[in-house]
Amino acid sequence: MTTDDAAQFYLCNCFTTDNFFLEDFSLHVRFVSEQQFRLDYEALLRRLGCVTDQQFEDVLNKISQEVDRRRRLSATSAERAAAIKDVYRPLHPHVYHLQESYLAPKFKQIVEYCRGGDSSVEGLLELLEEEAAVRVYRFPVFEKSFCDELVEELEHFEKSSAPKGRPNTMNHYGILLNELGFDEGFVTPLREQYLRPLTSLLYPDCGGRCLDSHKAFVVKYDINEDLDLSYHYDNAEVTLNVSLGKDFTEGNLYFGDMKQVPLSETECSEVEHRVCEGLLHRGQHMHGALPISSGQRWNLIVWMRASQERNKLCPMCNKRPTLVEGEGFADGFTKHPATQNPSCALT
Ligand SMILES: O=C(O)CCC(=O)C(=O)O
Ligand SMILES: [Fe+2]
Repeated sequence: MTTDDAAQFYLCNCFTTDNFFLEDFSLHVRFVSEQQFRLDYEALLRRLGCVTDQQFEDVLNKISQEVDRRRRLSATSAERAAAIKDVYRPLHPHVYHLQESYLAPKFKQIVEYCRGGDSSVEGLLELLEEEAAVRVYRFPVFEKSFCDELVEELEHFEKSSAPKGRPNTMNHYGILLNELGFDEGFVTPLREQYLRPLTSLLYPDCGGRCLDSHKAFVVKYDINEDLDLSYHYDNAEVTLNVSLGKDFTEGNLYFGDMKQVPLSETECSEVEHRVCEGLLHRGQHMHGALPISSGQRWNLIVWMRASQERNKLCPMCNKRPTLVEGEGFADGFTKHPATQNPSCALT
């Protein structure tokens, strides 16, 4: 048992008003009322090609559907998880339980170093490759045989009749790993025992010492489906993104600046992502994925959250969060006062 199991997690109320992604216009919008929406976006949308009344009506309908989906999400997600447990028979049941043998030797060495009493960020940086972009670190995470089995398992799930929840409005073909039962035996131990020692040294300023929940999912790009992912920031303090395969060309990631920096002042850098390797980055560091030009690309994404950080400021609306009950880890907010866990305090 860990202390994390005892906490109750919440969503911020902005989940039903903010960050609606209009894919036709590559635009994130806020919607509180039609009047506010017209005032804030009508002119901009017109410039982006949304010119007829019908087009505007379509945008409003899409947002309204998304609001409904989000309002019902906790309930539908719990229903899906129960249905999956009932009807789905895993192909590789062992991949749901993290084992040391799945991990790349180099990763184990890095983690071992971080766990040691006299570890330092300087010592860790000597073990890691040069930064792929500012504070973006790349290192092997899994063995190839594990990546192959995990993708086989997820393909088996995709082909099954079990209901599927998609990770967010930007990805159409991903899989939510909590609904499939990966949290307890796989993602939570990966975060607590392996990733937190690393993030404690690399991102103490972004909650890296007190990551206490996560949202984990897999994204899939295919030449006939989604090809790329628009520029965005994550609903996370720190993100791990592991390339699982399969075979694909292009599809590199690109990183810009932190979300507070205007796009006009940002220079993006492209980062190659190799199969079995992970990229660790700050959740608020803007990034996207370039289109693949052939094949299929699968990535494991772990959005890690530090309640102590986000309780002060919701990263999605930049305000103090208004808490709403949710399922499981919800969006990682808690009711604990920020001083509850002294080990997370910056010294
Ligand atoms: O496709 C990728 O590698 C990036 C995915 C991502 O950034 C996300 O889902 O938040
Ligand atoms: Fe992302």
